[in-house]
Amino acid sequence: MISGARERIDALDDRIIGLVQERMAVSAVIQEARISSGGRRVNLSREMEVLGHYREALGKPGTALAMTLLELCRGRI
Ligand SMILES: C=C(O[C@@H]1C=C(C(=O)O)C=C[C@H]1O)C(=O)O
Repeated sequence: MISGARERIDALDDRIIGLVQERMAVSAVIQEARISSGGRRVNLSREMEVLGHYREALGKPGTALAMTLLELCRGRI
């Protein structure tokens, strides 16, 4: 029972990691387009929306998760 459920968790983690990598690639496209047109990599008002989305869905730890995702997607600021 436990080992079967752990296999499911491992499979879910693989999917989550794949989604994070996909998010990083899409985020990079937006950042590169903005930088090419003379803008900045980071857009703080958009980041506030992303943080709020995760906080509403997952509570306070959702904010921490979103901060980590943002760091993965645009580097440290
Ligand atoms: C992808 C963007 O660029 C940056 C990366 C973000 C993200 O990964 O969600 C959000 C805001 C920006 O700091 C965007 O502006 O949408």
